[in-house]
Amino acid sequence: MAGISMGVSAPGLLNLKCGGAFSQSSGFPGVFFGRTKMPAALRCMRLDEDDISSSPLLTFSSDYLADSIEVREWESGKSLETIAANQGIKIRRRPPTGPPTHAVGPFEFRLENEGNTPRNILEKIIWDKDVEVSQLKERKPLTVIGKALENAPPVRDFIGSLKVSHECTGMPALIAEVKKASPSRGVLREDFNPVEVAIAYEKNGAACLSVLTDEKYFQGSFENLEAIRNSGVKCPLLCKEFIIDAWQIYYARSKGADAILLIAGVLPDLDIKYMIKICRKLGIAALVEVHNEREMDRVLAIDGIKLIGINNRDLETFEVDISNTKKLLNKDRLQILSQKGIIVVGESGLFTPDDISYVQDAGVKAVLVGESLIKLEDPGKGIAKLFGIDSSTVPHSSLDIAEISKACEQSEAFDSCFPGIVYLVQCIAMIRICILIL
Ligand SMILES: O=P(O)(O)OC[C@@H](O)[C@@H](O)c1c[nH]c2ccccc12
Repeated sequence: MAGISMGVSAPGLLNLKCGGAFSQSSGFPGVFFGRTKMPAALRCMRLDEDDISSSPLLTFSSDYLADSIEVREWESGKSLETIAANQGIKIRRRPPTGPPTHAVGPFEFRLENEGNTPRNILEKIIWDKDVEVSQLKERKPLTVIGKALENAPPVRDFIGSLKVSHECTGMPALIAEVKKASPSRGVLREDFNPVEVAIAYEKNGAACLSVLTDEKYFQGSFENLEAIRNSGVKCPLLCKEFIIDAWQIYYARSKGADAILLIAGVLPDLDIKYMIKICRKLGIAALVEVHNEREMDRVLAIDGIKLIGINNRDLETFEVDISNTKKLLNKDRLQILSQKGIIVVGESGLFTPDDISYVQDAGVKAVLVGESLIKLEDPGKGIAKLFGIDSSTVPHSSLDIAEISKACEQSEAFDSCFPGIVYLVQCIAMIRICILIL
């Protein structure tokens, strides 16, 4: 089958493999804020099966691309910003009029205007991330990452771990966040040792961990992710990063991530679809984060999503309101979620057992918690308190979770055999009655 190999996209700029070389050429998935438009590029890149089968890179059949509404809109000349705006996305991926500083000879001028001033903190983070990723990519191109991918530790089942924990405890599974600081709250933990925190979380019942990797705003790092993965911690790891480029997904996996975050308020549908496919190819999970009803409905319409996070924090204003989870989980959406087998994660602003019960009643099967745990002197012990349970009943480490999971499987097997056993007993009884009558 002929296919198109999508190597890695620059933020908003896809690299298509052409004649064996990567060319950073078009504005395509991941792409909505690129300044160039090269629709024709899309259809000319075809690869032989041999070429694509050994590659860790994602390949699509050309039909997949051609069928997409966004691609057709794009080919018909609609501006990429317009497509994103039509999906309700307010974040501009790059300053439309370029960066505010302009070098003229040895002088640097700062010309601020509406087109180069971020409208909110999320937009600022995304613009900075755009610069950061393009520099990182130059230093570590995908050819280098490809080798690191081969040596990456095996993927752990992020969603499986959430399911097992939820099924066995009856409470929302915990994704505990290793988070030193945030732009809204400042430094949350002065004496921050990411590995110690991760071990404490795991020991005290976390099903999975989330590790912030953004340095500038959250004081996180990929070194932290790697160190936690190499420390003997067994919980699957979410790489908490602002992903705007497929390259970041490969990079996260090479550092040991078992799941990544995709923010629907930043990424148009086509990006999400494309990135989900990459995750599937790498065997990792994608937590797709939404904050409002529009984003939720967009994401529900995309196939292949298995994990949706409802963020109670508005990343544009930092306002936190846990009733957002309930608002987004109305009857109709809950029905779609259950039909599609999607797990919902309640994110941010969860501090008390009442908060946990509230989001659980709304329909979440997992929660993502940072601040309320990391601020405590003993973040591990904080877990039992947060869930309002006796710490001795908390399953310890994912080893215990694995044991519980086995027990669950056995009891499930019994449950499914039970109707058969009842039927058999009834049949025997009927036969005995018949014999007696005769
Ligand atoms: O610290 P809190 O309020 O418990 O929140 C954790 C987590 O939900 C939050 O860190 C988060 C949710 N989505 C994000 C996206 C980027 C950065 C951070 C986040």
